[in-house]
Amino acid sequence: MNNTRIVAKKQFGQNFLKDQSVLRKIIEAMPDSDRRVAEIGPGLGDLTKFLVDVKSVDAFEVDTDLCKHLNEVFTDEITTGRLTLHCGDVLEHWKSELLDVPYELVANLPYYIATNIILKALADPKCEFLLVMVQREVAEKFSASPGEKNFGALSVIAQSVAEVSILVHVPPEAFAPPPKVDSAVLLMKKTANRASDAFEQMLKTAFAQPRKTLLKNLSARYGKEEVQAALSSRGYPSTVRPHQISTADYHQLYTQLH
Ligand SMILES: C[S@@+](CC[C@H](N)C(=O)[O-])C[C@H]1O[C@@H](n2cnc3c(N)ncnc32)[C@H](O)[C@@H]1O
Repeated sequence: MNNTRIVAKKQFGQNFLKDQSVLRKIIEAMPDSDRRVAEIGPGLGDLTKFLVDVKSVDAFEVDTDLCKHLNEVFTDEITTGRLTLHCGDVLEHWKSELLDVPYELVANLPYYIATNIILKALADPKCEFLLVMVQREVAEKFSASPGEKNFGALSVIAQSVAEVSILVHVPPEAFAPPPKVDSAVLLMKKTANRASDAFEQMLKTAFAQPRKTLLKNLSARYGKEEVQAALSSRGYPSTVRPHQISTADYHQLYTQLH
């Protein structure tokens, strides 16, 4: 692919994935389905060229130079409708649904907005599956299990609606230019639609001060005695910390407190 004229732009989080073995692992982990794929940030098209081989793709790219490049490289795929290229900021395009048909999000995400994109995809009823490269730290927050130090509001939000796992850890050398952080590919298979806003508000309160007790945090929003009773009915002592209780128990607590 001729890309000698393109210089990576830091402000758009451009770190192009060059490691062919990682690209192959991503493609192999895609479900066998006839859903469309949404790719956010196709960049130079290294992942896109694998994606269009297996599925129809809608790609969203903010950088006008890259858009021009992609239009040239994928002329045939664009003509046949295998690839639809949307030039512009994906967040402006994305209302509650990114596409109007069921889709899978497969992307090496721009890291500066990766968490926001994942939360939007989890809340998007048309998004049924996510396979996304993100900072390793972000992947670990979404995939942490109860009891682990990274288990927080993001873990509960994600694991309320999806089976979440890390497919592979990826070192900086897999990219050009290499990012300053380690990366990981996060796999999320949606199993439900998003829980309510009120549930997420409760989680925000529950994890507001992660080192304090859950009782103390939740008492900022609910009556202390009610919280104590709800915790003890689930078999938890009043000293339990927010990262020590399971996603299912957060849902039970929510039901009891509302
Ligand atoms: C980490 S690079 C990935 C590029 C390519 N997919 C790859 O794997 O080599 C992130 C891409 O997202 C694009 N991008 C950044 N912010 C964006 C936004 N708000 N909307 C759409 N694309 C964006 C960047 O221009 C860049 O192409």
